[in-house]
Amino acid sequence: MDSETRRSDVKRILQKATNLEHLGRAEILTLLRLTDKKDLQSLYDTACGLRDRYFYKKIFLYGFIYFSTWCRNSCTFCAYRSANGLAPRYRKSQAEIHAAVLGLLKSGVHLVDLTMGEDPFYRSGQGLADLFKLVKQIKQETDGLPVMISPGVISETTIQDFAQAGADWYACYQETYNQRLFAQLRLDQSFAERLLSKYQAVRAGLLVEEGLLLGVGETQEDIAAAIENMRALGARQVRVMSFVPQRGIPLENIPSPNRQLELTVIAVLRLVFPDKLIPASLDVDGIDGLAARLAAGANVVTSLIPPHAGLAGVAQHSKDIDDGYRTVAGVAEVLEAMELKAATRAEYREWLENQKRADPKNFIDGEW
Ligand SMILES: C[S@@+](CC[C@H](N)C(=O)[O-])C[C@H]1O[C@@H](n2cnc3c(N)ncnc32)[C@H](O)[C@@H]1O
Ligand SMILES: C[C@H](CCN)[C@@H](N)C(=O)O
Ligand code: SF4
Repeated sequence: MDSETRRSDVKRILQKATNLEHLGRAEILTLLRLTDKKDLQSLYDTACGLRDRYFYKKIFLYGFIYFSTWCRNSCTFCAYRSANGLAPRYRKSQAEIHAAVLGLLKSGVHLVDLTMGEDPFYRSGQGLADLFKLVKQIKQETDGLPVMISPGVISETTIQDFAQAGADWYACYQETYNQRLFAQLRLDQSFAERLLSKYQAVRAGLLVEEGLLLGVGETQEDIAAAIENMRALGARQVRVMSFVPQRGIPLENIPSPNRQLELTVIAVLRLVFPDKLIPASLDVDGIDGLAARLAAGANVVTSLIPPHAGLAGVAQHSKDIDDGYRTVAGVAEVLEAMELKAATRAEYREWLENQKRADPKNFIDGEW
């Protein structure tokens, strides 16, 4: 296709997105394949235009507490895989988690994301019961601070109990919808079970975050397929992260992918999900990576981690944490320079409540 024809096709697709028309697989693929700088800039401008139409340049800020880095699984891309003796292992107590939540609340976050490895201690018995109690306590003590849980795959009963305790979100990233690739990444884990847990979370009244991992062997067709699956799932937050190699893992020598792809995927996600939440995670490139992700259409800064609390990131265990760049104050300068603003807590709550009310469960027809 000559450049003239390609440019007019891109223009047609971007206009369709601006009109909030449905983009099909072929159109998503055309956008994912863009390499021309001018085309990419038009894509980002369209994405930011859509974001600002729904969110008026307001950005949401998520605190992140990785409270246990013990895990029973062996994901090939993850530092915290059970066999990795080099991983920074810790298990925070209820009191430590509680203190970190209050500190994040005070700093001005809109939500706190409680994340763990699939740590047997916290997956059943007293440990799990304490988690339910903690979520309840957080909601009571903070006048209902929104809470996301990222516990990995849990049973439907446990999902319901977290919803009962007051959790608002369930995050569980499929990484890829290519089942062969999934099996190579999430060793001995069930693709269906991981996907089903998200549908069960919707059924329990939780909002769901879905996520893709880039640079681990996926194709552009895989990414397009995943985006269509996210639509079917009714995810209200959709993310993409570039793989960051970790010491002691099977993928240790796989280079981190060029960030162009992550930025393009963020922008395409915005065109497909104009009114949903799309993270600019600090967990891939720290504060230096924030502006580009926001300029691609993201509207949530995630992985804000309290300094000097002994808390790690997922992909970047320590980058920019203790020097305070992964804090509300630490990102303020970037937002200001881009004429973006942190939303108020009330604005985030309003968005959240609207999404919950708008959840017609029609994303799930019939039984699974
Ligand atoms: C949120 S953390 C832990 C939560 C829970 N154990 C789980 O696996 O869902 C898991 C996610 O972090 C991301 N992740 C893990 N290791 C990564 C790495 N090295 N680079 C980029 N993203 C990574 C993956 O998308 C993965 O689904
Ligand atoms: C991957 C983490 C989120 C888990 N729900 C966090 N480090 C982030 O990037 O938002
Ligand atoms: S991604 Fe989650 S389940 Fe997989 S090894 Fe890491 S912490 Fe465990």
